[in-house]
Order: sequence, then structure tokens, then C-alpha cells
Amino acid sequence: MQGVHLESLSTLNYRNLAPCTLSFPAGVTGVFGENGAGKTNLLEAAYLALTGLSDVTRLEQLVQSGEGEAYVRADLESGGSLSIQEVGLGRGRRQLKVDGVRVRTGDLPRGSAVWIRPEDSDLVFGSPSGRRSFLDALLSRLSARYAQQLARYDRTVSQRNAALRSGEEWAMHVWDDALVKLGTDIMLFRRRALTRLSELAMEANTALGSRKALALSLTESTTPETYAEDLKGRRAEELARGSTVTGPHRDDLALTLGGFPASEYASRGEGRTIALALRRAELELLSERFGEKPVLLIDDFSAELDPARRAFLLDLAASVPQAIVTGTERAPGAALTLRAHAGRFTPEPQETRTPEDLSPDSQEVGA
Ligand SMILES: Nc1ncnc2c1ncn2[C@@H]1O[C@H](COP(=O)(O)OP(=O)(O)OP(=O)(O)O)[C@@H](O)[C@H]1O
Repeated sequence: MQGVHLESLSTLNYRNLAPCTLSFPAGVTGVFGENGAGKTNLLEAAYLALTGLSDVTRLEQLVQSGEGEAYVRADLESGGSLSIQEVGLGRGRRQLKVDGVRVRTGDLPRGSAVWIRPEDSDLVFGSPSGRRSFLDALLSRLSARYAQQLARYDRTVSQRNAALRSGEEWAMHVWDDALVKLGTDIMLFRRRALTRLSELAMEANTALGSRKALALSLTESTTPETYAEDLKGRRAEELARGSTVTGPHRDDLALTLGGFPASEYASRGEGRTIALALRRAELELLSERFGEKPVLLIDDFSAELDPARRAFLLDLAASVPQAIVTGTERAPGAALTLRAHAGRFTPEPQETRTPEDLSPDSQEVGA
């Protein structure tokens, strides 16, 4: 399968990165350097330029301290055509352009990158809202309609909450109708998508060497069939609390390992394996949906001390048309290696090794 290709990335005033334009070859680019050198920031900038997405709550965090605005640009090839994607960032403001024309986030190619990070373990051990965000972000990338319905649903919940707080019981049937319609769409879409996501996550979990079965399911606060009734049944409680307590905004993506809830019973290592399985499932799902492999961004492969998980990450990077892999040590088998230091990235000479030395199973890598 073909893949999205990030030809070059330019940044200006982005976090601690020095202004730069970096070219990336096909295959693996390894970026190594000391802690705080800017490796994560580089991947974050690449992800933002490729997808328009960022999970920071305050955009000004991304702007270099002391500066007013930041800018990232990706020159990429997708579906056989070249394009330039630019993101300008200011205080609470993000401006996107494709080939010089202003667009909205949803207009950028939605399957262009997947980012794997050490913090992904929070998906397993963190709150339901983190898992729900993972699911919603993924489904929003798979379907523009899902993204639209979700935004409408969230707006409706906020407006309904305001009406509940003002004690506007007389207006509730109007909000309930809107909520049931949008919420039902969301629940049905999640159920459909979960079937394939579960299969792919289970396969990845097995590929990671886990002997315990991973299962994904939705813990729903209501169902499409009973949503309207459930809202009526909790009306008094909702008026007292001033918030909507029933609906897909309260649901969880439940993860079980060997039949037990992973958030409560999985070990740290098992949790990490589940998180990697979810990310590989995301990669596969986006590839199936868009017919090309996303650019794979792997942050800090060297933090992965378990040999099976480390080999899995390096194999995954080698299996896609393009990957950027960071770490405090060199990634083996890289087509290009960049040394990171104080926000700058310098190409390193290629290591001369035999193909056997470059295998992820070799001593140095697995140690
Ligand atoms: N808006 C900003 N302006 C200037 N510097 C920033 C900004 N945001 C973050 N930094 C700095 O960027 C530095 C590099 O962070 P980054 O997370 O990219 O390092 P890293 O190379 O991935 O390190 P590690 O190996 O520890 O993960 C940090 O020292 C951080 O303080």
C-alpha cells in the first residue's frame, strides 16, 4: 500500500525549535538526542502540520516563549498529488491553509499521520473521558459526518445544561428531541466502528506477544432504543444537578484484558501493550479507510525497555512507507538520522552495519 509522504517540514517560533526546514526521505528517519532537545516538539509540529490537530488546551503553549506567533508547514504527497499545508498559531487562534487557501481543520487529509507516545498508557489507566476522546478523535477522522454530528451533539448538551440550570423544564422536550436524534447517530456509529477497531486491536495485542485476550466494548449510559425514556426518567435529577447525565458524552470505551477491566487490573507493562495495540489499530483503520498508510510518528522508542514492545515499535516503523522515530539513542536501520540538540537537528553520517545488525532482534536494540 502507498503512503502519505512528508517531503519536508518547516517551523518558525514553534516551542523550543530553531527556525528550520527539514527534508524527510522514505523509510525511517531516526531523531536522537538528550532530554529536552526538542524531539517531541518536532513530532508534535509534524503531526500538527500533517493533520491540523493538536491536543494542547492553550494554543499559545506552542508558541516560543517571548514570541507572538508560530508557524508550521508540511510539504507532502498524498494520493499522488503534492500539497503545502500551513498552520499559523497565535493567542487562542489557529489558521490553516492548503496550497495558500484558508481551510478548516476537517478539510485537511484526515488519515495523514498517527502519533505514538509514551503518554498513550493514559488511555488505559486514565479516566473514561480520555478513552472517549481517543474514540471520538479517531471516528471523527474516519467520518466527516461523525465529526459534524458530535460537534452538534456537544453544543446541544451545553445548551440543554444551561436550560436545566435555569429550570426551564417547559423547554426540555425540544432539547430532548435534538439530543436523542444526534446521540442515537453517535451511538450507532460508535457501535459499527467498534467491531473493526476491536478486531484490529486484538490482532495487534497478540502480535505484541500478549497471552491474555484484549476486548473492547462500549459502556453506554443509555441505548438508541431507550434514550428518550431514560432522559425523561432522570429529568428531576438532571434539573437538580443542572447537567445532562445520560448520553454518549458519558460513555466509556471499556478495555478488558483476560476478562478483567484493564484500568484496574492490568500491570504497567500490560497497559503499555494495550496502548500500542490501540495505536496500531488506529493506523490500520485509517489505512483501510483512506487507502494509504499515514506517516507514523513514534516518540521515544528508547523509553520502551521491554524487548518485545521495542521490537514491535521498530518493526511497525519499518513496515510503513514513512516513519519518524525519536529516542535518546539512534533508531536502527534508519534511512536518515538526525541529531537533536537545543532545538536544532543535524544529519548524522549513516552507520555502516550488516543487515543482521540492523534487525530489531539484535543485541543492542533488544538490550
Ligand atoms: N513554548 C515554548 N517555548 C520555548 N520552549 C518550550 C516551549 N514549550 C516547551 N519548550 C521546551 O522545549 C524543550 C524540549 O521539549 P521536548 O519535549 O521536545 O524534549 P525531548 O527532546 O522530547 O525530551 P525527552 O527526551 O525528555 O522527551 C523543553 O525543555 C521545554 O521546556
